[in-house]
Amino acid sequence: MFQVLAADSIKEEGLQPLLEQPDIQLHIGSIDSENIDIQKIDALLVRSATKVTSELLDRMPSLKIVGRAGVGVDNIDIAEATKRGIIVVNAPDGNTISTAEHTFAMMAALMRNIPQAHSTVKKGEWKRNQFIGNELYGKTLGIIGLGRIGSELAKRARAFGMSVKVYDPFLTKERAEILGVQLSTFDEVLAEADIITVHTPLTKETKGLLNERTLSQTKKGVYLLNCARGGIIDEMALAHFIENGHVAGAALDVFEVEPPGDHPLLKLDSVIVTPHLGASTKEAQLNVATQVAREIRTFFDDKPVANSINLPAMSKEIYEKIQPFHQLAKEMGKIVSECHNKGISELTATYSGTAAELETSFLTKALLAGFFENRIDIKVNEVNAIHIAKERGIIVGEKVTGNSYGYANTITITARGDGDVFTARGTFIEHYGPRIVNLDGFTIDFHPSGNLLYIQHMDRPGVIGHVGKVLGDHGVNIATMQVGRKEAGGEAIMVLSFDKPLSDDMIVKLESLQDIVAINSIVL
Ligand SMILES: NC(=O)c1ccc[n+]([C@@H]2O[C@H](COP(=O)([O-])OP(=O)(O)OC[C@H]3O[C@@H](n4cnc5c(N)ncnc54)[C@H](O)[C@@H]3O)[C@@H](O)[C@H]2O)c1
Ligand SMILES: O=C(O)CC[C@@H](O)C(=O)O
Repeated sequence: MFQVLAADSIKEEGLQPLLEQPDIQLHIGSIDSENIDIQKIDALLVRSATKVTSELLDRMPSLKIVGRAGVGVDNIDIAEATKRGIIVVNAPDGNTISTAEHTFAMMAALMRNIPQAHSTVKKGEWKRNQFIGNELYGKTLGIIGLGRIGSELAKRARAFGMSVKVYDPFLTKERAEILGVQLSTFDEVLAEADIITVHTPLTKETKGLLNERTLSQTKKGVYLLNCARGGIIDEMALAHFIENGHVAGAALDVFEVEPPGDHPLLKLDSVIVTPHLGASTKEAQLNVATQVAREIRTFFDDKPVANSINLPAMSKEIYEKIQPFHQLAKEMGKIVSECHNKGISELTATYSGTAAELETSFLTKALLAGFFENRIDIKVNEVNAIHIAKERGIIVGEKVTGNSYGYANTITITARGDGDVFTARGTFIEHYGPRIVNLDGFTIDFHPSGNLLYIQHMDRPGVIGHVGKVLGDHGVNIATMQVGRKEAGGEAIMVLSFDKPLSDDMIVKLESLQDIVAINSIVL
């Protein structure tokens, strides 16, 4: 039974995909709820209040997936989650419209002094001359970060007769043209906008993007908005520029520390504020809760999630195409690890044909997960596989080749270490399934599943018969047997499959036979 904890007052109606499921027990509460054993939680759903730090992850050893019901993941230590193989998913577009609308409402309210006027009327005053505002029509809106929210805001601003200048280093000219905005440099936005609004994530690059120096490049009388993340506009610099009259006013939905407490900006009349309400609509909360709940259900169904922060995202169509190769790569990783039971310093995956057209980095991670499965005792999956390889000094390489060795596709693994090289090649044949077609340079053909025995031997008369006899004498039935050799009388290999794993005793008996070089058991 999977244990799921939905914290931070996630909208319960949106948790439908996790309710009444025979394999899921859903807890609604917080990480500090006395009646919830967080050690047993497999999936954690949060908004922004719960800080998913490495200390919290230490307390949650069963955790496999964190779902953020919203966009920003700055409350989650992604690097720590990744190291531990924990998938982080978010709901990237469920609150886009709500946040764009909130930003627009804040901009209109700021330009018309609505909150200030409202509070005076409530106090019984009627000061019409004190609240002369500015029209939005004809003004230049500067948008920094034209992603989902920035784009929706741009559409609304244009509908109000504003001209829109945008700074976003990742935006193409074509997209800017489609949205009817002017792609500009950062300096142009600073110098020409009447109102500037930020819609970027909070990153090393965007922290303090608007600071003492850059604010001094803005027009005198500029208005500023931050409905993205506290810290993109330096709060102390903003307070200074409002106090000295350069900035006419600001609308803030977010703060560096929330709640902001006794903050200098809150003392300024021309600053209007909301308590991080951008995504707080019934619609957005239902959307984001439903999106992450669906992702958790998909994850428990062992299918790839669509909006992972630390794994490549995949559509259903791509997943269906990649799934057989994903399985093959993982099995091949295990086969290489078991057949070549030695220290490895380099692993290279080479893809050809239809396999090379897929998201090969995902296949390489699956291959590593398979490779490490029986080598280390921490859980390795596609999330942390690269990190674990790096930690263990294994160089991981990826290549694409035009040579498919006569197949429609191949995956070849080359493992190197201590002067030894071991290779394995597999293919996926439509309507037939996965096959291993080469092992350590020997041409062979077997289905990678079940209980396998990899026997290296000399190509001498009677060897195969002796192996069969020993197994037969002990009542062991051979399900399949494949042999491969490079030249008559030289080194050869056998791959046998059994209905049940072979006992260690049986393996010792086979190892003692003449002309047997080495035996490795592989359970797939
Ligand atoms: N107030 C709220 O309640 C609320 C709700 C939702 C989202 N948000 C926040 O709004 C922000 C934007 O969300 P979104 O969904 O539009 O994200 P998004 O990823 O769709 O857009 C972000 C944009 O910022 C651009 N960008 C990144 N670095 C930049 C830089 N250095 N300079 C200029 N542009 C840069 C990116 O190219 C991208 O186009 C996020 O920080 C998110 O957390 C806040
Ligand atoms: O959960 C919230 O209400 C805030 C969400 C918002 O900041 C986000 O990044 O999606």
